[in-house]
Amino acid sequence: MTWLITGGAGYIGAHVVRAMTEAGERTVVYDDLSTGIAERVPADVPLVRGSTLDRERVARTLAEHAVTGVVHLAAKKQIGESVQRPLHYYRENVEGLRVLLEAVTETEAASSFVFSSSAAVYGMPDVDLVTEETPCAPLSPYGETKLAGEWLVRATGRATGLSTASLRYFNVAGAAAPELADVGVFNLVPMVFERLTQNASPRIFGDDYPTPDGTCVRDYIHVVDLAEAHVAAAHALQTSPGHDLTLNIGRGEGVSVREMVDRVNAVTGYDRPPTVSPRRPGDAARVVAAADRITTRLGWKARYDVQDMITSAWEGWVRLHPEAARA
Ligand SMILES: O=c1ccn([C@@H]2O[C@H](COP(=O)(O)OP(=O)(O)O[C@H]3O[C@H](CO)[C@@H](O)[C@H](O)[C@H]3O)[C@@H](O)[C@H]2O)c(=O)[nH]1
Repeated sequence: MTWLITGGAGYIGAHVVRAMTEAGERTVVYDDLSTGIAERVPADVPLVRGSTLDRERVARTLAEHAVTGVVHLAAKKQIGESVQRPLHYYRENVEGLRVLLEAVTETEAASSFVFSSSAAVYGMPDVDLVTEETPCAPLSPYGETKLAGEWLVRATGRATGLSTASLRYFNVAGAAAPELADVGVFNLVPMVFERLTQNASPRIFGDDYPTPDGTCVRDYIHVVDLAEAHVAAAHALQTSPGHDLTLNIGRGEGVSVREMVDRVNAVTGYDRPPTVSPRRPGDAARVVAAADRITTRLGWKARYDVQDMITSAWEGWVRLHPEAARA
């Protein structure tokens, strides 16, 4: 098989390329490099610079590299920005996917399609553990585009025989190697790194939630585990065609914001107590996966814990900001 990895120069995509390669699969990266970084793509993996909105370029790439499967990660992923620019998000995430699926099905090249979805499809779930059957009620245009993407992928699979999987990522953190670390500062772990290294107190957005310590609870998943889940899904689609899978990718373990901040303080050695800011609009008190479906269906299970995530993310941060390291 040759797998087209769209968004393969991004933080998660580069980890998927690495995991697929380690599993012996051939990969081709397709990325517009708007946020992706070319250096993340290994020298022996072809990198095609292009948008998934460019049907001709997608079709040519599928043919030239004899692509037989697709893992589609290329997307815009900032929730706040999606509220400001919904048309942009719908164009990039929904129309980009539609054009890609059109090219894939018309050329009849690929038989398997893995779609990068998100726990954002659930919105504010009112359950202890979110199963794949928990009703979806996204709160942002970003979450809406992911849910619409799942519908598009499933409907196309049903109509054409394409085997499909939608993977709903929970909170992704960590890195396989410092040079693959997330360079964005949009999520809790890098935001705490930034505050600490600027000699500011980490911020906790709200400590009056109905949770054990009053702060929001999330399900953090190491990006290496997440990447391996893509390999497991890709293999399942390849070996038993006709699949139509929707799977949570989490560890099934809730960790509070306060616990995360304490752990980041311990790993970095900064030890600066957090301050409590007002709640951030749109945050759910608790979003934790029921993570057993993927184990049952694909035999995948997370191997890394929160400590591994923070330690590896910190190594990446120090590589980019050497002055951040404590003596
Ligand atoms: O400086 C900070 C940064 C974040 N938080 C809190 O930390 C938690 C996690 O926040 P964040 O890392 O921004 O993740 P989420 O808002 O849970 O959303 C992430 O996880 C979702 C899946 O669950 C994805 O869809 C989103 O793209 C991804 O940003 C939330 O309660 C935030 O309020 C703080 O208290 N202080």
